[in-house]
Amino acid sequence: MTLNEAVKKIRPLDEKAIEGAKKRWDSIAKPLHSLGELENMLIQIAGITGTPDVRVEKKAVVAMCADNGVVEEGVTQTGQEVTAIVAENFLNGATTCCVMCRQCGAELFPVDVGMVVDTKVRTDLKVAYGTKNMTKEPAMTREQAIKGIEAGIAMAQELKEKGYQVLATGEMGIGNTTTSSAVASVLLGKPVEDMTGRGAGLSGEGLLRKINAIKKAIALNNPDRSDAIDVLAKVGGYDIAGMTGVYIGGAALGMPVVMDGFISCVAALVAVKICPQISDYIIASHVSKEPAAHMILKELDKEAVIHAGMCLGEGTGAVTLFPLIDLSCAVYNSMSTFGDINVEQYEELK
Ligand SMILES: O=C(O)c1ccc[n+]([C@@H]2O[C@H](COP(=O)([O-])O)[C@@H](O)[C@H]2O)c1
Ligand SMILES: Cc1cc2nc[nH]c2cc1C
Repeated sequence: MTLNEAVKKIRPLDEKAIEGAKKRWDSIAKPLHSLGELENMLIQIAGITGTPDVRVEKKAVVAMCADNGVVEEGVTQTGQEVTAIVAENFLNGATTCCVMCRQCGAELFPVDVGMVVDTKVRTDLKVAYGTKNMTKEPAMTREQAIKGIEAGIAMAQELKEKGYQVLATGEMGIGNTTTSSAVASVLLGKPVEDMTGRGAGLSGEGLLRKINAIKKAIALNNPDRSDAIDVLAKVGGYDIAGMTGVYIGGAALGMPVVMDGFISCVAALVAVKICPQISDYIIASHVSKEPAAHMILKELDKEAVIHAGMCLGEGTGAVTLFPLIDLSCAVYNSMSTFGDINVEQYEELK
């Protein structure tokens, strides 16, 4: 499915299913709306899947792995080689996100969408061997950005065919908080200083270098704020492009997609700027410790359930939401109703 085909397929949520899910929650023998955002989450899933019969048994994380040319500017604590090491460890079950997935019965699918080396991770959707250094030239061409997005759409399609009912976006890419801050700064029209943090543990001096590199890249490439693909191509990365595609593909195929941390939220922002309706298909999980994370959630008008100061990436925050989805489904599907316990149903307070 091409990007244009996917965007054309996106439909508004099913209002009848939403009403049915609200009715079901209100019939359950507990104080009205007392499970807060957990209730809203299942109502949203009902609207996405088109049925109040909410079952979320098969869950997958797509981990988009890519390298970022801007790492040459000394904007990261660790070297670029860590991207490939962690990416291969996804296959060995040896990353944080793998452990979390095993614990809660989810599957992790790593994809090499743009690493500088080939590893055992699948390369069939790879667009290039890393982006260019955006402080010297555009990170990628517009065609490459679209190819990256279409890699994510292909993953959503593949996982839908395998029977997965919910997707989460994860990533691995040294330097991707630099590109994410650059994209967010342009799309939100906010100062680079406010949008930039320490990523995977940068020193104070490194943070200054990072801010300067982002400013230089934006000044040189002059991305068009009103064209999210232009911004992604000039100062983004293949990992962000791939995750953008997972959101677009998920929405086109009627699947909920759970956002993870900072990089994953920036990819969601790009997707929503391409097609605002996609927002209805996105579920927020947590607020990353990166300083700009809450601003992006605000722009997306999303309420995160988890406030744990996490900033690991890989999809770990999104996977942390999975057991909460299971708990919500268990109550929603198996709790007794007011009718069952012979108590009159509450009237909604007006
Ligand atoms: O998800 C987050 O909020 C998050 C915040 C900071 C760092 N990370 C992870 O750390 C890596 C990027 O950090 P950096 O400093 O190399 O740009 C990348 O592999 C991400 O998965 C992730
Ligand atoms: C070891 C390591 C693991 C990671 N996982 C996501 N980002 C990461 C960054 C580092 C450095």
